[in-house]
Amino acid sequence: MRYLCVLGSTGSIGENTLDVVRQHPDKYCISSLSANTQIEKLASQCLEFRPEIAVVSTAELATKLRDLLGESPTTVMYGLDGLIQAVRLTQVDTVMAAIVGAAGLLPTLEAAKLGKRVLLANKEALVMSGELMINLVRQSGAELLPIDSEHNAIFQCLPQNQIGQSSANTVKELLLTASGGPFLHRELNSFPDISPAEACKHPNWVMGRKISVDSATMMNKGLELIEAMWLFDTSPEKIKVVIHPQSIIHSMVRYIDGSIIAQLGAPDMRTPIAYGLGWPNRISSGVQELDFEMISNLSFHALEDARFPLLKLARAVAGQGGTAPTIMNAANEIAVAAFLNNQIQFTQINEVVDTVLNTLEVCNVDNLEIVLETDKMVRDFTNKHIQTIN
Ligand SMILES: NC(=O)C1=CN([C@@H]2O[C@H](COP(=O)(O)OP(=O)(O)OC[C@H]3O[C@@H](n4cnc5c(N)ncnc54)[C@H](OP(=O)(O)O)[C@@H]3O)[C@@H](O)[C@H]2O)C=CC1
Ligand SMILES: CC(=O)[C@@H](O)[C@H](O)COP(=O)(O)O
Ligand SMILES: [Mn+2]
Repeated sequence: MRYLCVLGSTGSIGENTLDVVRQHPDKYCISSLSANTQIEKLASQCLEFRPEIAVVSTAELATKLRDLLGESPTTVMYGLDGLIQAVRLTQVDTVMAAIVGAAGLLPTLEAAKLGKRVLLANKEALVMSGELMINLVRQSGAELLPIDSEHNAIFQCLPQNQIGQSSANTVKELLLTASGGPFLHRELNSFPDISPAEACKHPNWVMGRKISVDSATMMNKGLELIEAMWLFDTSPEKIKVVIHPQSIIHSMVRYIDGSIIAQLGAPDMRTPIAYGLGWPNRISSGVQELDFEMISNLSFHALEDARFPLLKLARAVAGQGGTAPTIMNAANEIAVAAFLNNQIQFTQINEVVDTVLNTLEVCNVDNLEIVLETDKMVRDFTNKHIQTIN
C-alpha cells in the first residue's frame, strides 16, 4: 500500500489523481488532501477518502470545512503550516505536488527534503528553485517523478529511467512537443482582443485557468524547457520545441544513432499520473485506448517567434540562470492573474514579463531565502507596474 498526500486535490491534476486512486483501493490510501478555497469539493473528497488531514488556505475556511465534515475524523488545518503537516505525516510516502504556481514551492521542497516520492505537476516550483530542489532530492534520496505530460513522456523514453542522471553520451536532444494552444492559427492583429474565456479553451486538454493561459502564450513551453533542463540534467541548446497540434505524441528523445523514441497516448493526464503512482510498474489509468484508425493525421510545424514571444524569452532566461527564472515565473503569474481579471490585454502579458525582466537585476541563487525574497519583490514590482499601464 502507498500512502498519498495530494496537494491541490480540488484542481484538475488533483481530481485526476483521485480518479486513478479510486480505481486501485488495494494499492493506494489517501492520507492528506489540500485545497485553496473550494471547501465543498474538498469536503466531498474527505468524506469519500477519509484522509487524516485536510488543509485549506485560511482559519475561516478551516472552520467552515470542519462544519461540513460533521462526525468525520479528518483533522482540518490551514495555511502553509497545514500544508507542511500534510506532507510530514509519517505514513505519507508519496506526495502529488499539484498546487498551481509558487504557492506549492515550500510543501514540495519539504517532500523532497524528507525523501518522499514527489510526483511533480507543479512545474513553477522547479522553475523557481532549480538546483536547490534537485540538490535536496539528491541529498535525501527522494524520488522525483515528472507528471507534466511532456516530461513524463521523456522519462519513459530515456534509457535508465533516472531523473537527474545525464544521458549526455547517447542522447542528442530532447524534443518537447507543443500543441500551439488555441491561437495557433488566429490572426496576429486580433491578439489584443483575446478574452480570458478564449484563452482558457485549450484545444486538447482540460486544465486549470493559469496553465491554460500559459499554453495560449506558450509560456507553458518556456516553463517546461526550464523544467526539462533540471529534470534531465541538460542544457537549453539540447531541448527543441516542435509544434504538434494533436497532442498525441507527448514528447520524444533523439539519440545519436538516428533513432527517435516517442511516447504516445490520448491527451488525458491520468496516464502520466498512473505512471508516477505505479512506477517502476504500470497500473491501469482508466484512459481510453488510442484508436489509430480514428487518427487521420499527426502533423508537425516550425515555431513562429512573433506569435509566441514568451517562449523565445524563456529560452534566453534558461540560458541566463540565477534568479532569472524566478523573476520570469513571478512576473508571469501576476500578469496572467491580471489578464484573467480583465486588468490587462492578452498581448500585455508578454509586455509585462519582458519589462520586468529588463528592469530587475538577476543574481545568483545561493539559498532558498534568495528565491523567496526575489519572488515576493517581483510580485510587488509587477503589480505596481500593471497599475501604471492601466
Ligand atoms: N492540468 C493539467 O493538465 C496540468 C497541470 N500541470 C501543472 O499542475 C499544477 C496544477 O495545475 P491544475 O491542476 O491545472 O490547476 P488548478 O487551478 O486546476 O488547481 C490548482 C490547485 O491548487 C490549489 N491552489 C491554488 N492556489 C493555491 C494557494 N495559493 N495555496 C494553496 N493551494 C492553492 C487549488 O485549490 P482551489 O481548488 O481551492 O482553488 C487547486 O486545488 C500547475 O502547476 C500546472 O502547471 C502540469 C501539466 C498538466
Ligand atoms: C497536459 C500538459 O502537460 C500541459 O502542459 C500541456 O502540455 C499543455 O499543452 P501545450 O502547452 O502543448 O499547449
Ligand atoms: Mn505539459
